[in-house]
Order: sequence, then C-alpha cells, then structure tokens
Amino acid sequence: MGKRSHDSAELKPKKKSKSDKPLKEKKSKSDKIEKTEKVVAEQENGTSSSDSSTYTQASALTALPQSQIDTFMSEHVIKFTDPSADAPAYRPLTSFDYLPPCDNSNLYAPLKSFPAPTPIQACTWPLLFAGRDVIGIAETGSGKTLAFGLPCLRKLTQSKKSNKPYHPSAVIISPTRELAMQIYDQLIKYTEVTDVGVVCIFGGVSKDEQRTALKTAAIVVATPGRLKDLQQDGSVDLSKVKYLVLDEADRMLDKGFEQDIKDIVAPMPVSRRQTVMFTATWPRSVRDLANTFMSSPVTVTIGGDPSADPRANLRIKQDVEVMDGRDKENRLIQLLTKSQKGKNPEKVLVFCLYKKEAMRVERLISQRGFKVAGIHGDLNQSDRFRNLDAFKSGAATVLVATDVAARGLDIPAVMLVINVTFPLTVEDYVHRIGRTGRAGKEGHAITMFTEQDKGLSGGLVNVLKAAKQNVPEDLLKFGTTVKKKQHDAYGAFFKDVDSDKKATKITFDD
Ligand SMILES: Nc1ncnc2c1ncn2[C@@H]1O[C@H](COP(=O)(O)OP(=O)(O)OP(=O)(O)O)[C@@H](O)[C@H]1O
Repeated sequence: MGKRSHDSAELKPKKKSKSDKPLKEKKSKSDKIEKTEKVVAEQENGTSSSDSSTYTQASALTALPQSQIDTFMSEHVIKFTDPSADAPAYRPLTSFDYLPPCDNSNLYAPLKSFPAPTPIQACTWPLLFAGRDVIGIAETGSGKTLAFGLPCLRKLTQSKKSNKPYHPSAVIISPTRELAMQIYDQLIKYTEVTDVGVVCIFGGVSKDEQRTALKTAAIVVATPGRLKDLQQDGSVDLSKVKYLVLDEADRMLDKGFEQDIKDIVAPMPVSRRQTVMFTATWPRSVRDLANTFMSSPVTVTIGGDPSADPRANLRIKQDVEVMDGRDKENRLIQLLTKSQKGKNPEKVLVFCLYKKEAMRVERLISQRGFKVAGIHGDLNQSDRFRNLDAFKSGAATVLVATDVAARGLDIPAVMLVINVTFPLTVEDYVHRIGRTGRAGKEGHAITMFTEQDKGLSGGLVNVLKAAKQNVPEDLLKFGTTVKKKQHDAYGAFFKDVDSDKKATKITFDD
C-alpha cells in the first residue's frame, strides 16, 4: 500500500521572514532592471543576449499612440497590480508582430493560426518574458494555456544550457489528468518545432514510460500526486526548475492539493524560479497562500476586479431553473430531445455531482437512444481518455461528467452545458459553464437548482447579476447571502488519486 504523505515538515518551503523579505525583493528588482538595460545595450550593438529572462518592448509597439493602448485597456477592463513600484511597466503586446526576437525563429510559427494575442496573453507575455512572477486571472476559454506556455518555451529556447538528465527546467501542474494531457497537446505543437523535450505525468497509468521520458524532458506537465511520487522515489529532481506554473491555481492551492504542492516545490529555490499562476476564479481564501510561493507577483486581471464573486464568461447565456428534484430527469430528457434532433445534434455536456449519479444519468440518457459517453473517477484512465475522445470527435454527442471535467477542458463546439446537480462552490459553477462559449464563441448553460442547493443561491445570484443575466424570482427566494467559507469544500469531489495508492481520506471522486 502506498502512502500519501501530508506532513513532511522538512520539505515545507521556508517562509520568508519579515526581515529578509525586503532585502530579497530589493535585490531581485535591481537585478531585473540591470538585465533590461543590458539587453537594450546588446540589441543596440547588434548582439543577442543569452539571458532567458529579458524583454525589450518592440519599437513599433512603443510608437503606438497612447490612446490606442488606453482603448485596449478599457475595452477589456484590464487591471495590473504590481507591488514593485519601480518595476518597468510594459504595454500589452496587442499583435504577434510585437513579440520579442527569439533565438529559435520557429517558436512563433504555430501562432499563425490565431489572428492576435488574446487580452490575457497580450498583458502577461511582456511580464513573463521579463522574468516576473505573475498571477493571471481571465475568463474561461480565453487562451491562458498559451499565456503561460509561450513564455515558458521562449525561456527554455533562449537558454543556452541543455538540462541535465532527469532535471527538468519547467514544471506545469494541473489538477486533472485530462487537463494535463490537453496542456501537453498544446505545447507539443511548439516543442516539435523548437526541439524542447516535454513529458506528461499523471496517475492511473504505468510509471515506466514516464520515468524514461523524464530523462530528457525540459518541461514536465503533471498532476500533483504522480509527480510527487516520482520525485520522492528519485525518478526526477526538481532542483533546477526555473519556471513553475500552477494552472487552475485556486484549485491547486485548495486544501486537497496544498500539501502536495508544497512538497513538490520544496526543492525549487524561490530565488531561481519564476512562479506563474493562472485561473478564471481567484477567491480571497487562496490569495495569501499564493503569495507565499511567489516573489512580488504582478496580478493581471482581465474583465474586472478579482472581487470575492467569481465572474462567468459574458458570452455564455445562463439559465437557472428552480425545480423539484424529482422533475430533473424529465427536464433533462426534454432538453436533450431538443438539442439532439436532426442530422447534426449539438454537443452537450451534462454535469452531475456524484459518480453514482453520473452513472445513473448516463444510463438513462443511453436508454433514451442518445449517443452518450461518461467521464468520472470510477472509470479507469484509458476509458476516461477514450470517452473524452468520443465526445471530442462527435462519436458521442452527450458527455455526462462529474467535476473532474469542470476545469480547463477545451472541447471544440460544446453548445450547451446542463447542470443536473449544482456543484459544491460557485467557482466550480463558473468553470463548469465555461466549457462552452470558448475562444470568443457564444455558449449556453442551463442549471437545475433545487431547495437542497439554497446555501449557494446568494453566490449564484451574484454571478448572474455580474454577467447581466436573468435572475429568476424563485432563486431570489432562497436568499442572497453569500457564504464565506465555500472554498473549503474544494477538493472533495474531483481529486485525481493515483490508482497505485490508497487515499487516506475519503474522496468522492478522483
Ligand atoms: N490568440 C488566440 N486567438 C484565438 N484563439 C486562441 C488564442 N490563444 C488560444 N486560443 C484558443 O482558445 C481556446 C481556449 O484556450 P485555453 O484552453 O487556453 O483557455 P483557458 O483560458 O485556459 O480556459 P479555462 O479557464 O477554461 O482553463 C483554445 O482552443 C486555444 O487554442
């Protein structure tokens, strides 16, 4: 039986003491300014820098009238919060033409499929190229993967040193196996043209191939449980990591993952690594913890202040139907009958809260003759990948999922999300419905809400109001108070537990 260590004190990262923090910040700030000055001088002399954390704004971007930048900033409601008052402020990189030169000219080639950087890419890229720690908050489906991915790849291709075997230079951590795989799939388009090795590490499959791939990989994309395992048995050494990403950062910092993350980052010195966090929701409960992993991070928010209320993507039409729990199945079949008719049935993602519920709902949908697949933690990993692929390809047009599929998954053309059972937190609601309306498209979400969910009515009302959606009277009747400690519920229903191990706490989903 394996063990899940949650309390190895010696592995905890040292907390910065109040007395040494200003010294460290002072040093890193002046370092960065020196680096920027150095690269400007080198470019003027026609030489290129081998430093991988430098950025000089393109002269064409500097030449843009300020009014154009101001319009971009206000249109997308962009906010920068930088604790380092004297750090250089960079203009958003509003066109791919303004990308800084890269030693490997192939790196930017795959970007040709996109018209322009998305706002979160435009605003975070300069900071990330310059080596800053960044917290990026932007709506679901807004291109955050490439926002952290491209600077990572540039940093590694600029670096002249090749990495020692089993000593990767970058680690990207994601909460679920499917999301880790998706990030990996996005990155290989770029690593293939730049010759940077990348490996995807997750539980539920054999470790042998992963160990072999770790020998040469410069970038490791991983779920925390398996990465920690391989780290602890000596299959990988993370002491040379200089770029660390927590994707879905609020999830990665919640109680279910916090200790794993602390253990994983323990050997990566804060002074030598750039730490990057991205998410669509940023509850207050995780912000202090996030700061303990970062050095003077710049927070970039697209679409409004990171207030206590999570924000949904504004292009998603949200309908909430307050009903008796006994009416859910009929309503579900009614909705599917409408969306699945004709030659081109719509892709519909149906969310349940419990694995058993998901299995029952999948059976029901299948019995009614719809092409359905399921994804939840009781399935083995190959079934999970197979079913997800069936939905992606359209072989199944309905996917029934637990919250394991709520975050990050980028499935083309999901037209409708149906919440059969409300999730445990309003943040999860925002992520679930964010599986539709991606990359600038419109989407639709229908949520069945019962009296049992009334504790979350206040938070939901705020999400609906902020997105200018209709708030049903029946929902208001449940009350509008927002419960403070919702976030503690995170982690209970979705966690990927390595199948080689036994969980020491009860988990309802993987
Ligand atoms: N500059 C761009 N222009 C248009 N589409 C883009 C651009 N960059 C990325 N995309 C596409 O947008 C889609 C969503 O991107 P991504 O999955 O990174 O979103 P996300 O912000 O991480 O979403 P989530 O919050 O749900 O994790 C992907 O299909 C991606 O290929």
